[in-house]
Amino acid sequence: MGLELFLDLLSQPSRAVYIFAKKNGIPLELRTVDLIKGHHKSKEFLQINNLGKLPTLKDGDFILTESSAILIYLSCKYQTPDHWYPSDLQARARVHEYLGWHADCIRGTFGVPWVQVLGPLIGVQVPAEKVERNRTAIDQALQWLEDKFLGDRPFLAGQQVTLADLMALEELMQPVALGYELFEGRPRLAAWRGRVEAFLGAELCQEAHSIIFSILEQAAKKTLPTPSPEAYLAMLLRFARIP
Ligand SMILES: N[C@@H](CCC(=O)N[C@@H](CS)C(=O)NCC(=O)O)C(=O)O
Repeated sequence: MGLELFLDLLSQPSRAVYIFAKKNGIPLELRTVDLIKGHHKSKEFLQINNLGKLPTLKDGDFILTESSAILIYLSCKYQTPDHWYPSDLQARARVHEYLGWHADCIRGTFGVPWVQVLGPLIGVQVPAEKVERNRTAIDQALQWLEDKFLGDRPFLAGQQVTLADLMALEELMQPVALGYELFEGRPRLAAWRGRVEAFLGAELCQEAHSIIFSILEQAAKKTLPTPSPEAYLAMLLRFARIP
């Protein structure tokens, strides 16, 4: 059996790995694990990854979690073009610098608006002041992203697309799909998004993002499955981390 990727395209880090594999022609057997239905907490999946998180990669007996680790593993195993994960020491360090910051400041902040969409399906409203605080945290993170990482460069870690751009794009697309105008009034960041998407290609972006763009529509039509208590609890815990 070839490499298996357990994912759900609703998940930002899952999409980063999916896009990377597709763009680089890496043959992965895709195993969808439905987050809304709580399948990531099923006995079967917990035997593969006892953290119950997506994405998860299985290469024979070797199981790897954490999207950034998976992306690095795949870039090295398949020797993808050097720009993704540069062999130059300092260029590579820039990618890691971003990934570390991303885990601290981007991840956990940009996915929170989803609680607002899924909450009402099980009769829970997110308090307005929490939504407001999250909005402030998003604005602050975008400012740092623009000032510290993008600066006057075309991409977040230098002159070419790297794993950093992919991870960032996928996290930012999550609130964008819910109608947050993240790029409005941020021309440098909007131009960066345009460059990354142009590099990836419209078709691949559309394929990876169509599921998140259909969520609002489904929520309005009430055709989304009711989230499982486990899935919802995990989201609430993430939301609770926002001060
Ligand atoms: N840092 C991890 C985050 C993984 C993660 O939190 N994935 C979410 C989906 S976006 C998940 O599986 N959540 C389920 C849960 O927390 O119960 C990565 O980058 O892979």
